[in-house]
Amino acid sequence: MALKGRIGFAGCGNMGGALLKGMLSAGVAQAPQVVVAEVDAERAKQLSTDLDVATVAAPAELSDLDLLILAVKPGLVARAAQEAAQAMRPGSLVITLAAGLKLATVALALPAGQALVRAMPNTPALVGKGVTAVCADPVQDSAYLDIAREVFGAVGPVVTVEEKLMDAVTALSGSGPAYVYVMIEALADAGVCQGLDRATALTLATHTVAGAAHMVIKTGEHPGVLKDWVTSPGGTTAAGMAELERGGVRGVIYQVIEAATRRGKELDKK
Ligand SMILES: NC(=O)c1ccc[n+]([C@@H]2O[C@H](COP(=O)([O-])OP(=O)(O)OC[C@H]3O[C@@H](n4cnc5c(N)ncnc54)[C@H](O)[C@@H]3O)[C@@H](O)[C@H]2O)c1
Ligand code: PRO
Repeated sequence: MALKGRIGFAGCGNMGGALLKGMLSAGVAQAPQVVVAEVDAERAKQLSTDLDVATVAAPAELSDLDLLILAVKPGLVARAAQEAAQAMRPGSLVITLAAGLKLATVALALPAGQALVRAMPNTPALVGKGVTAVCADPVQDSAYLDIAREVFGAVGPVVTVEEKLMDAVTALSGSGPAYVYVMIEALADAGVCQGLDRATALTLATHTVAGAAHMVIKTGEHPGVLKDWVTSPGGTTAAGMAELERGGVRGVIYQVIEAATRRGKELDKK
């Protein structure tokens, strides 16, 4: 479904850019509806050339918005929200993508009563393979959460969570692509170590990760069951699995998600 009205972005870097490109590719938004406030002139020029969207230098220059997506770094959100507040039409919606920042914190920078949704997408939105969690104050009209689901639904599945779980979401799926890229890189490096050429190793590593994820999605089987399908008794996978367990990979992943969740909570206090 296509969104109606004018859509503004305050900041459009890695995440804002991935989301905007994903939205345009999916047809949920059309370029003439979009105006981007981007302080980096080079980046703004690129967006306008590549995507044909209007750009301005600062959120204060935005006007007549039905939807504003706050996509600056968390420390800059309050200022950008204050600047852009004058641009919001009656009945409009603001969506914040900032890691850590609570709805109540962002609301302080907006006029009383401004509809607000907090979302945590991830960068695979760029290729229509994102996943997003959204939350809103339960007393707010649920129609606004529906609009947010429509925005992010254009670039992948959307889940709705209670706000207290948003830092865990950020740690898992917001930051998660970075952990997976490290894993792909490590698999490829390890293949090179065993004599494969780099290009072949990277192709094998990338498609193994993508294929395994597709198997979980398409078969609906638990990953543990799919792991057992690969693991022959006394075979190569069992030998590799023994090293994974000796290296404590599962425990490390728990620690990674715990640290990232903790960091999200710290960001709201800065
Ligand atoms: N990168 C991710 O994977 C990811 C995922 C989910 C959520 N987020 C959240 O998205 C937000 C943006 O993160 P990012 O990684 O895209 O950062 P980024 O630095 O890549 O992009 C931010 C952009 O905002 C611009 N900017 C800064 N101040 C501005 C201002 N006053 N007016 C207009 N533009 C301004 C910058 O030039 C930059 O292009 C953060 O709050 C982050 O927590 C990021
Ligand atoms: N990137 C942002 C960060 O690292 C938020 C999730 C992914 O803080």
